[in-house]
Amino acid sequence: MSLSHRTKMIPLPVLEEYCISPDHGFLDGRLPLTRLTSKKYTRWEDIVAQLPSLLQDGSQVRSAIDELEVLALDESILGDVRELRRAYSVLGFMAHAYVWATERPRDVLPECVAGPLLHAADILGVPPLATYSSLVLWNFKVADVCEQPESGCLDLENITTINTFTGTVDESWFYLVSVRFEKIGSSCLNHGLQILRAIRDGDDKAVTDGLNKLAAAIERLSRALMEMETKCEPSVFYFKIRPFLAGWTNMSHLGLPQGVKYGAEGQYQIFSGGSNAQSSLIQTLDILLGVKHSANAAHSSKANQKVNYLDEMKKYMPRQHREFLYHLASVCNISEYVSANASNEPLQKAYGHCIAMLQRFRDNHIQIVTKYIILPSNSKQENSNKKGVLSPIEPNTKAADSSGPKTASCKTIGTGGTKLMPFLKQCRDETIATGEAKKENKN
Ligand code: HEM
Ligand SMILES: N[C@@H](CC(=O)c1ccccc1NC=O)C(=O)O
Repeated sequence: MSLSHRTKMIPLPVLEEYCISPDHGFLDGRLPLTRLTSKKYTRWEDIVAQLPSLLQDGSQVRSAIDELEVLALDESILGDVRELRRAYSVLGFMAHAYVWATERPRDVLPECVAGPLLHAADILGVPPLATYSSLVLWNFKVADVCEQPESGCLDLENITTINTFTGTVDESWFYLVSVRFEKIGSSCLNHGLQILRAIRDGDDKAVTDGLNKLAAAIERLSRALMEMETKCEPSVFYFKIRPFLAGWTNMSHLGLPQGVKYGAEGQYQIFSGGSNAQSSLIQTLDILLGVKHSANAAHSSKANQKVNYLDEMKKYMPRQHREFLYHLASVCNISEYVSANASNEPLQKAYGHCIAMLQRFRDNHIQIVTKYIILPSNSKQENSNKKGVLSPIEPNTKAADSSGPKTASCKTIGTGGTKLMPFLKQCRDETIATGEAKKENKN
């Protein structure tokens, strides 16, 4: 049975069946809970609310957490997915604050955090640490009640974060740009499914129209990304915020050779830190447009092994979002359709526009990464060596192959564990290659 015939046999995914909202995309249709309902967990909420002051002297946050009673997740949490997400987010903040509170990271998480965090993560289908889900998807609230509960709420001006490590506007903005990105991205999901329906209906014009709308939406995503620069200062991001975002993969040089142990009697485990690579939205666009990413040596935590980092990051997404991506991949035949209709100029142009916009997004992103990581990592920031200011965590920068005076960009590691520049350029180049292949197919 041909692929296109097989893909037509499988019904198209229904967003709501995967906890995805037609209006808010992967952000879910209801706003996240801003605090756990049961009073039993008040101490958890108090500590996370006070992180900016507790982290002024890192040892304070560790003693506050060490004094916590070991509490299991009770029915008030287990019975409600928003309570569960809130617990996972609060515990993720505490875990990273505890590990990265001082220049000497701790490699054992106390049971009071490790136990409930492992439990919540297991149910949600995500790893037990702070992820894109816990820091972005489930960590925002509406700044003031808005009239249009559906559309006006999530304008960037009208939302703010629930928690941060540093209490800075820069950190809030850093997460909120991605919240806005997910909101804008909801239209990409609707356009993508509409295109697939049009292919099944044999409606060429509707396919072309859908691709043109998708290209316009991707262009808006690029613009949303560049809003990072309006309220997030690169040096604040790099020296004050980023050290808390790192995971525990590839951290031998910082004293975490085995990762982090979950509870005194627990196991050491290794996990990547947060990254938008854990956003299901961009991976949805790659699937819709047939952009393939090869396994890459740029994912540094598996030395000498080629790992497909973006596939790895699917394991860091909420279970239903991951399952949506697999279902979408099993039915998506846009790329085959475009190849099979090489003489349809408007179709070829619309598809080429989508690829160009996705490439522009990845180019803009590389600019952002240069400004927010590469340049600050080269600068000599006096106060970064001062006591109390965490030196920027460049996982494994020191341990990277030191052959020759390479610029930082060849050695610098992302919080997700990749050799960031080679990896990001590879993602961009694979996007370009997808568009080139279609042009060759035409000639
Ligand atoms: C200061 C802001 C940002 C920095 C420094 C940054 C840095 C990075 C780094 C280093 C990676 C490689 C994976 C890792 O090791 O972590 C990455 C991946 C990625 N980032 Fe960002 N990022 C930022 C903001 C964003 C935003 C706002 C978006 C989307 C709106 C985004 C989208 C992505 C995507 C989609 C990937 C996966 C690679 C790809 O598909 O091309 N990033 N980012
Ligand atoms: N990968 C980025 C960090 C990053 O982009 C990120 C980390 C945790 C949660 C969200 C993130 N991205 C944007 O919101 C870095 O290496 O600095």
